[in-house]
Amino acid sequence: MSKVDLINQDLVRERGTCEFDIEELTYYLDGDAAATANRRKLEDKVLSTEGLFDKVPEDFLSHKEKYENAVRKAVLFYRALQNALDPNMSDQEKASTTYRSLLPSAVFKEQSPFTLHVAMFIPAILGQANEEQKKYWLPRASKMEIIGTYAQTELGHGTFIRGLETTATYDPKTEEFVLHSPTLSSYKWWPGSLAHTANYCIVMAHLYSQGKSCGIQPFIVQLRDEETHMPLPGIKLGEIGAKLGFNTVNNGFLGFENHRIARDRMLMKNAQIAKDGTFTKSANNKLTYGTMVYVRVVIVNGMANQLARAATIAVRYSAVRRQSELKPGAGEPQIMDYVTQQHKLYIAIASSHAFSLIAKWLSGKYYKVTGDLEKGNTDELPELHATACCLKAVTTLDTTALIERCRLSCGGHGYMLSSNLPQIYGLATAAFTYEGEFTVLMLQTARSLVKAWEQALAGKPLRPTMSYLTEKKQTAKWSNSIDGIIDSFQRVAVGKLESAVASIKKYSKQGMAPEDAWNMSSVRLVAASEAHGRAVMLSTYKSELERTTTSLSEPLRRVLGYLLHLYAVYWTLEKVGDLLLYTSISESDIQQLQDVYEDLLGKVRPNAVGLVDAFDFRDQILNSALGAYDGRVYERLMEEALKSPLNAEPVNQSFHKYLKPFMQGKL
Ligand SMILES: CCC/C=C/C(=O)SCCNC(=O)CCNC(=O)[C@H](O)C(C)(C)COP(=O)([O-])OP(=O)([O-])OC[C@H]1O[C@@H](n2cnc3c(N)ncnc32)[C@H](O)[C@@H]1OP(=O)([O-])[O-]
Ligand SMILES: Cc1cc2nc3c(=O)[nH]c(=O)nc-3n(C[C@H](O)[C@H](O)[C@H](O)COP(=O)(O)OP(=O)(O)OC[C@H]3O[C@@H](n4cnc5c(N)ncnc54)[C@H](O)[C@@H]3O)c2cc1C
Repeated sequence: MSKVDLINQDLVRERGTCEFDIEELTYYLDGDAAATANRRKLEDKVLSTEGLFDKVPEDFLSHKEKYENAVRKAVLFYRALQNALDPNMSDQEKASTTYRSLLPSAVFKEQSPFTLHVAMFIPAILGQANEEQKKYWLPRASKMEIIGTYAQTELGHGTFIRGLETTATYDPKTEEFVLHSPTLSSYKWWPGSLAHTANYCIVMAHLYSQGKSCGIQPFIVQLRDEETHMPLPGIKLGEIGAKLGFNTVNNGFLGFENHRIARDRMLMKNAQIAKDGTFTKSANNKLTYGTMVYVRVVIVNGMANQLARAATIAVRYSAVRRQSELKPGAGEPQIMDYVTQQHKLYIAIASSHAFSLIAKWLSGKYYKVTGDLEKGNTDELPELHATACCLKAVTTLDTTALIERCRLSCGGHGYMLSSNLPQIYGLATAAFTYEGEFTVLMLQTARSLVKAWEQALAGKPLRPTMSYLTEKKQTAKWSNSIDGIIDSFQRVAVGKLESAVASIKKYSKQGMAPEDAWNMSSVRLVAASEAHGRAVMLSTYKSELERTTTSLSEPLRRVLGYLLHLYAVYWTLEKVGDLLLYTSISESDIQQLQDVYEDLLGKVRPNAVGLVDAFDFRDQILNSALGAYDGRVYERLMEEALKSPLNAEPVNQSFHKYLKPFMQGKL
């Protein structure tokens, strides 16, 4: 039998109806053909490593076994990755080669216990350490001679960083800091790798020197002996327990009992402490929060990738699965022929494209502002913070909802862990909370929006992402074009912001304290932030798509155009209530848009499998019985079921112990 014969025939047909060159889209998503080749080469090398894949699926292991197995694989995986990456590559080239690759997903269904080392420990050193500290710590961290994490959150406080209770009190006599956890609620709680993996850690603690508070500062702290791995004296470590996902990430707790560290262990790029305890504060005290801004930017790209993975599984499955009848006697159709199924799935593909372009745009902004910060210019930091907050919040909201929708769209089989959809959901929904909880981040953006509103009223110029606030005060005539839709979303954001500001004023007038008036108006403020986020996302998706597709072939540009259009119309129909309130949209416009939407679903239909194939996830990375390239769904479901340890024996011992005596009335 040839390879083609082994592929499900429905999928073969679907690939035949695709109107564009799938490989061309893969190149576009990666950057160019060379980037695709590099990524594939890297995946080939790393994934051919012996011992990297489980014989017994992770899902059947106990909590402890899962962790131990994950560490075994993490060691093999990172050594293979280090060996596979060309040592002559710059950090930027390495980043672009691994940017769209979900390599770790091939090995860990619930993430690697080294995630925090790469995602936060190294970035925190890069962003918070001075040159001398970087010179010492970065090589050790990059070679993984030490394994680190980022410990900010405490049992009592995650969101409110100023409320953190861990103290670092400077002792000028010994030139040391004394780290202490004064209460149970001050124990660090959540950091990945912290429990049993990491031996070093960035600790965010409240610094006191010369009897005065010097705010929250970062410290690099050795947690465990480098030889024995025993916790150092004065350090209490443990694991926080089983979670909805992330069970192999080894999230831990950490307490200090007057633990002493040397003065040079405070990361001193932004603020410094002199030998005598004199504190020099940073140019902007929010620079200490820089690692979080970086990670929020990175999360948007992570959401694009995870959503693409879920969409690939659900679309391929929907092409293979046949159920019910559309026309009597015509046989069972592929479930993707149901328009409701297309409605569930194609928005996930479009959103992944949108988030991917938005992530690149946001990342460009981040590096521009970081460059400015190096020169002491903090002017654009507030806009970056406000934009990163709402984009991180809205993309995690949508990704969580859409992955769950993909899972539900697979019916019963989507509930199986072997589909991998529950684990992908577990990863995405964690991002809704970590690195700034959704509502909290939305309220940060609202803070900037309210300020911008006041500036607009005072006739002052606004930052680019908010400049529409001055331009869109009048209700525009409705237009069904994409530009018309973007205008209207901006108009909705203006309307919602106006309502929130009016509410704050109303409550203040009634004599409420500003903070209470803010709190009373906060539901409206979050709504205004979401509307702003959606307006920014829509306009950025359109402008970035136009900017980056000029050299693509006509068929590909056409299909990518369908996705943009579908995204815009989908959200118009979702937010029709807001549009009726704040724009001149009419019932007949809505009916017309519904027709346009159905037409777009039909246009995407022949391209759906091609679109998900172009994400170019190899089967190991999808890790799903439902989503493999060959569509052998039922065979794989059975193969996975047979791996259950319960299937190793025909009669389980519980029969003799419990069932039999119970059924015979002896129990
Ligand atoms: C793989 C998984 C890994 C997971 C890891 C984690 O989760 S790690 C743990 C992750 N944990 C979290 O993510 C915790 C989430 N919590 C937080 O980030 C903060 O505590 C807060 C922002 C909610 C409030 O902070 P606060 O009470 O200190 O601030 P405030 O509200 O009083 O505002 C004061 C001013 O500061 C401004 N500003 C604020 N942040 C930034 C910034 N980053 N940059 C620039 N500016 C910023 C703000 O706009 C305002 O400006 P204005 O209006 O005065 O001109
Ligand atoms: C999987 C996972 C991994 C994590 N990894 C790390 C890590 O490696 N390192 C680390 O330091 N931390 C980590 N965290 C912790 C994470 O950053 C925090 O959980 C997160 O910032 C939210 O804080 P919280 O838990 O205190 O939530 P809370 O702030 O207590 O939120 C509870 C509720 O209160 C609401 N709320 C709180 N404040 C306000 C407000 N001002 N206005 C309105 N509503 C409010 C929230 O909206 C939410 O509904 C991780 C968390 C998870 C889930």
